[in-house]
Amino acid sequence: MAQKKKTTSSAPRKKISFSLSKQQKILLGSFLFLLGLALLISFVSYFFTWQIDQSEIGLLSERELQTKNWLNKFGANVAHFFIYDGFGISALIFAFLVTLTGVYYFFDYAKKPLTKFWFWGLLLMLWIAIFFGFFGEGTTVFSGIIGYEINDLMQDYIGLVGALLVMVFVLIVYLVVRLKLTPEMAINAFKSSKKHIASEFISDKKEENAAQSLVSEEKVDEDKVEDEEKFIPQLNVERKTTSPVPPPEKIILKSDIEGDVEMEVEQAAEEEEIENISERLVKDFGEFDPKLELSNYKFPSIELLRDHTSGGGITIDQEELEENKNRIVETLNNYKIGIANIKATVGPTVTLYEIVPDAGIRISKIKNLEDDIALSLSALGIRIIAPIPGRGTIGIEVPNKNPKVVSMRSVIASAKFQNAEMELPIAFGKTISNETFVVDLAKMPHMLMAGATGQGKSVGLNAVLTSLLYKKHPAEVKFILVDPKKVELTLFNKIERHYLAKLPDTEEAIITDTTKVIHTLNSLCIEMDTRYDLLKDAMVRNIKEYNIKFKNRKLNPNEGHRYLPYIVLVIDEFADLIMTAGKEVETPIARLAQLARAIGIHLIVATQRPSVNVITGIIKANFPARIAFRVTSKIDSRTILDNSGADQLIGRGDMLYTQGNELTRIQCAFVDTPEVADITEFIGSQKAYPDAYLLPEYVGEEGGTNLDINIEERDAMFREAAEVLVIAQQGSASLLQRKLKLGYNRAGRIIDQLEAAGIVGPFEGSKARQVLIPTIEALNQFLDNEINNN
Ligand SMILES: Nc1ncnc2c1ncn2[C@@H]1O[C@H](COP(=O)(O)OP(=O)(O)OP(=O)(O)O)[C@@H](O)[C@H]1O
Repeated sequence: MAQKKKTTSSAPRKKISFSLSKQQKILLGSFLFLLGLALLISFVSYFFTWQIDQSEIGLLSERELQTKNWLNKFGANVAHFFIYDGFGISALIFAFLVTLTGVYYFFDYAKKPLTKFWFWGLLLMLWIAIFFGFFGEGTTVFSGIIGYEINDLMQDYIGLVGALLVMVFVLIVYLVVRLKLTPEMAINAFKSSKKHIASEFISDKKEENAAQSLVSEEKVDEDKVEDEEKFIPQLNVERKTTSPVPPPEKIILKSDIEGDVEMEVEQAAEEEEIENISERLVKDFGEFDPKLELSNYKFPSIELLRDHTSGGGITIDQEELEENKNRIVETLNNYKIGIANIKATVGPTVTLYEIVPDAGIRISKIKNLEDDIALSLSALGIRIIAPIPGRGTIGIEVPNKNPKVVSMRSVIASAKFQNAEMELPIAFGKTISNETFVVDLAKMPHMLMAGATGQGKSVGLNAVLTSLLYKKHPAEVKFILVDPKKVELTLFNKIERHYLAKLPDTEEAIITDTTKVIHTLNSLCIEMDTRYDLLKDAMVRNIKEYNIKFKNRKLNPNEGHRYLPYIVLVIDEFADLIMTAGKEVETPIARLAQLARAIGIHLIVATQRPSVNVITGIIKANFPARIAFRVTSKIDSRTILDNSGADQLIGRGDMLYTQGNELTRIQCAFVDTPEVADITEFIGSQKAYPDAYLLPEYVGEEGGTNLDINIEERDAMFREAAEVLVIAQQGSASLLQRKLKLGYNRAGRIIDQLEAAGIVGPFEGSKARQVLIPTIEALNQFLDNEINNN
């Protein structure tokens, strides 16, 4: 395909451009060079000889006639034509341009700059001619007849002052457009020239002194070194130093080594440092503060959360501990397993008994006795960890008779969470050793959550969202909530304009129907691509670096840069979606999961049914962090954790977490619906953004294009847009948005029109559309044909 494009693109160019062979170019180059040189010589000599030769002008046919011009009759006549009859002294520019063109052809340099040279050269030539016409008081040899006449004409129409003003204006155009001069540069140049003169004066003095001392020293040593001098070469060393002495300064040093070696040290002028724009902006306005718009935003207070641990913290029931210990020892003894040591750690829901078996006991033997031990302890949810990684002991987790609820309040208030320096800290609950378990969602970077119904998934999701609400400002994180069950996440509607993201033109931010989920996922893919483009432009690797750069005002918002909040997509019932939409949901989710980590889009996907047709290989591979609440079978446990264990949990927020190999048992923090209602109410009652965070618009296939879009109804930027896409060979609306500074809707509309015109191909999911026209030439032809046919 690419090759095909190449051939078609080069074909039409061949037709129009005439190309010279290398030899022809050398010949043409040398001819022009010599011609230019001849012109220069004749022009220069004309100024010395024109008065003498004046009477011989035009008498070319008379062979004997001699003129004084260095190129004789030819020179005198050509110079007369260009200088006297033409442009006066500025005809030298013409000769110079011819010479330069010769050089370009001779060495076969790229010809593009030549056009510029000629354009500006001729303009300058004309200007100088008029200038001399104005000031030269009729001396036609300086202004030429053209300069004289134009000046005369101007004065007749706009008067002396008018002519002067026109000349000044043209001069300004030349200086600003051609020489890119700005008023600041002129002022700086003036200042530095003043400095230069002052330092020149000082250095002259220094040099004088140095020279004087050198002379006197030399005189003393003169006799001594006279003979040796002949054999020692004079040393002239130029050294660039970076000492902050402004203009070049020469110091002549006398060397100590034998002989008289002179060294001249040249100190380079310190380059003037211009303050970086971003530094200046930061100095003037401070760092960009994304929270500024809601600067009075108040985080919810801890008082909104309740303490569910009615009986206070964890109580240790000595009797229960002793009883369990005896039973474990007994059971193991029945199987002839001796125990050297046993230790208990009491957690909120389970107690961990760590056993060190007698020497020579095989670990697998204990592992196989899991069910027997469970039976003898007459308890559900025994989990044997053999061995506990990194400890060299065997762990038996036994549920407590009176499990304690871990309140969200206690984990949010914990120092570990409060002091967490994480991008997206989540306090899940407490581990078996009663430590608050805090992880960074940004590092996970996506999370899969499974558990049979009623085991605590929804509470777990609320815990995640609550953690983020307690730590992150509305400017820093946005949620996309997908809730096919329609009841679980409705409370978060209240914080729509603070924390939620949604598709443009949709009423509700919380997504409950499948089509909208598909649109949102594809829209997120577009957002992801746009963010990657922004990161690429900013030359950073991830969202954190990008936002730091943006805060330091190193990225220009006029070029599409903006502060990027993290986006957390929460899907409450994934099985439901996969069943109804299948690949349409799976593909964008897999794409996001694969790519979105660096640009701050994180997915949390929860499901009741962790079967392989729901959690497919591709999804699983991209969700390294997994959470399992209690599931009904070992197979489900393996599907979600790649390990058994989740089937032996006791429910009510008892969960296993893994982000690699190790499983951590956690009691999920409990946050009740009224608490969530209070928090969202508190946030929702504060000043909000005008709207939810708007995701890029996604035009689904069915919402597709009207292929009969009228040519007259096309957008004014249609042609430009077509050119942008054809050059980039990429049919993306976000490209148009960036290059032509369009809004998303308009860019989308233009894309539709381009599709209708047959310039770009149909929509291809989250991939950019194909561009069907390979080159600009082909595009022009295509559009011209279209106009002719109408
Ligand atoms: N961390 C927890 N601590 C204490 N109790 C909990 C915890 N999590 C859940 N529960 C109890 O379990 C009940 C069900 O929890 P939840 O609604 O989260 O289940 P679920 O897995 O989302 O169920 P479903 O899939 O049917 O929505 C809660 O009402 C609560 O009483």
